[in-house]
Amino acid sequence: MSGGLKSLLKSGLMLWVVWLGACAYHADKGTMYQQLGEKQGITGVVDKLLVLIARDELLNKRFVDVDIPIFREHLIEQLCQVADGPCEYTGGTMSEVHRGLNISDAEFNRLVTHLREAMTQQQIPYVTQNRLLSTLAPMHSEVTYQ
Ligand code: HEM
Repeated sequence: MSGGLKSLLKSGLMLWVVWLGACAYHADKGTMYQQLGEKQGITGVVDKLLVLIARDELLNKRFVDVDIPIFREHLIEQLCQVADGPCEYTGGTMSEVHRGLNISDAEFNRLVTHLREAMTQQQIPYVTQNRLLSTLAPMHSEVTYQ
């Protein structure tokens, strides 16, 4: 291999190492609450999620009779609390709130897809998205088929 090509490959590799290092640094910085952009970031995610739900024919009929400002506030509190932020969730338990609704897996998965999309729109790093979603995953059994 020519010396020029070798050094080009070498500097390319160095760039990758620096880039990956920077990614790891940013992903690990702060608590999940901070990575979500604190209260303002979480509010942005929830507002974007509400727009996506409102446009979705599978989900929006569930919310026709729901008091949206209260739902919004409780969802903000809940996400803030599971991210270890300085909030207290004041809504009902997941099984209480979803009881009698018989929510399907398809609906649950759709909502999770929208939540991921809302976080992407809010420019939340992918690693943080996964972190938040993994704290919500165990709620699946309390939300569906109740
Ligand atoms: C991990 C998934 C979910 C989480 C974390 C979640 C969280 C919440 C929260 C925090 C509330 C407000 C509770 C309160 O005001 O006391 C709520 C209410 C509600 N959720 Fe969910 N939810 C999830 C999935 C779903 C799905 C998939 C549906 C249906 C498509 C759904 C439908 C509803 C409805 C209709 C209400 C209002 C109930 C009422 O006010 O009577 N949820 N949810």
